[in-house]
Amino acid sequence: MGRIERAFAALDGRTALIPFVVAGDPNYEDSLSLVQEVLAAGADMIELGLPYSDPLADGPVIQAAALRSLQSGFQLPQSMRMIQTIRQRTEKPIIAFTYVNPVIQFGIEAFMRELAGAGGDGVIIPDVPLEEAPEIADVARRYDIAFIPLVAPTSGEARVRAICEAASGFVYCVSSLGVTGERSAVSNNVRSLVETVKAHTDLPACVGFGVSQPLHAKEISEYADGVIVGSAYVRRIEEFQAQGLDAMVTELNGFTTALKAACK
Ligand SMILES: O=P(O)(O)OC[C@@H](O)[C@@H](O)c1c[nH]c2ccccc12
Repeated sequence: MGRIERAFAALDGRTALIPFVVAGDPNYEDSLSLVQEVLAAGADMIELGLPYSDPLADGPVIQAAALRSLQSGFQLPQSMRMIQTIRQRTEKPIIAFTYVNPVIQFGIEAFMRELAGAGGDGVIIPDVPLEEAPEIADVARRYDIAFIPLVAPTSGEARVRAICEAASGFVYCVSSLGVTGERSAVSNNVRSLVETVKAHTDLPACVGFGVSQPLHAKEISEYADGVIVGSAYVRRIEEFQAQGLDAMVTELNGFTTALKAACK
């Protein structure tokens, strides 16, 4: 049983809290500390974004974070070093989030080997073309890396079924169309999407996009196995970075505690 499966089993029906942050934002050392603090504050796993220069599916908050990380000199090898360091300090799952281009450039086999070697547990690649997904998923599987696919409200039942058949780890249910970014409310449409996913796989179904407050997490926890929160974390890093690491840690700890309490 891998770490992701163990983490969901240990939750015993409670909803997993999965924060997303950009690796290296605002710099390597602070980013490493923030990830450790958020996990220690109750997050059940971390989705670690590998910074990329052309994050097409991201809104302005995460785009700015990727830029901060890249401008601080962060490159892909440091992502693996960060994952390795986090792994030495926690058994909680680490899921790498990356666009497909860096994986192709690095080499699919080399990327999965490095990620597994560093102690990573899963990968999310939002722009993987349908025809390349099986190859990447097969290589990931060979290194025991969960290949976590995304389904969207526009994904028809046949597509959801096909995606669920190739999935491992969990299925990422995108709550709304468009790019990442905090929303004032999380669409109820995602509930039926989660139910469609659950009709086609026993894997956990987790919801992301737009979650900005504990109330959203509470609503989602009524029907999903996990909630992913990205921009709301990343915006807090942006807003508090000028005050230093302690201020960012205090802010993210408070936010994590409130979200975790809402995840029933
Ligand atoms: O930022 P949000 O709205 O909370 O959404 C989660 C999201 O950040 C994270 O899962 C993610 C970051 N970049 C992405 C691109 C596509 C899909 C998902 C993502």
